[in-house]
Amino acid sequence: MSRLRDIFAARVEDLDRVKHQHPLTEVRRLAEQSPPPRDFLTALHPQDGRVAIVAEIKRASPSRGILRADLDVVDQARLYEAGGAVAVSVLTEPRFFQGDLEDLSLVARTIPLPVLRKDFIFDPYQLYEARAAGASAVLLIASYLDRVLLQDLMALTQTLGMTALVEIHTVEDLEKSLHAGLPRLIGINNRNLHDFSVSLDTTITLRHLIPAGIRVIAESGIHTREDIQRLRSVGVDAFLIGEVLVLASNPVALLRELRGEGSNHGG
Ligand SMILES: O=C(O)c1ccccc1NCC(=O)[C@H](O)[C@H](O)COP(=O)(O)O
Repeated sequence: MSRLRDIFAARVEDLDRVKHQHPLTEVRRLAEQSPPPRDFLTALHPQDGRVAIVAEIKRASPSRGILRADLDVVDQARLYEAGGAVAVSVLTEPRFFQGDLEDLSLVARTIPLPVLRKDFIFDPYQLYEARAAGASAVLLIASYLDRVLLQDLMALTQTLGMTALVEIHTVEDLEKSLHAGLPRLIGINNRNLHDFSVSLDTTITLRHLIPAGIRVIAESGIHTREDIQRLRSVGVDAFLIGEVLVLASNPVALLRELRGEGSNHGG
């Protein structure tokens, strides 16, 4: 079984338990009572021309193990905002990333930026949960979902006023995504979720195959200003960055450096 399947299998077990504790009707009511989501897509095009970085909060990852077990998500979110991130991504998967939906809820209540629920989503219930917790966007991983399920989840995400970040890693994922509806936002994950190898060439190869009008985020393995410049040169709109920010002693300074602020690299 691939590692991605292991993670989804664990998520199926977790969700069965949660559904017993909080039936769908309850979660749906909470979602419907929540304030309207912040506009994730608009945030990716900052009016001041800033480089758009979606800064990620994760305590651990399957590829790296524990990153920072003691991470204070509220402090980290404030640092990301101070460093000029346009949005924050919060891992809410508990077993492999040590995340929690409550982390997302805390972040959404603390800072004004839109928040992405980064998780392994396969059930409409998780979209209601995300909306109730204050998410503005959710991750949908094309390689795991069949076309019909992807289409249904994209449609419900939109109905709930959130943005679907449809994640691809291969040409087949892209074709599936385009046949599932018209995604407004595609994430190209540079990490192969089956063997965890990372290459920015994945974005370079796939970017030009994505039709005009769809915004594109490059995800994973982005460490330096040079990485960002390389990816910008092929037309990437925004950058999802986790590990280096979580491990940085000064995430504010690192974000500014990655964005080219104060340098003569331009925005
Ligand atoms: O990060 C992992 O090890 C991982 C393994 C399996 C599925 C997903 C995984 N990560 C989720 C992500 O996509 C990244 O956290 C995100 O793109 C940020 O990447 P990075 O900057 O390399 O932390």
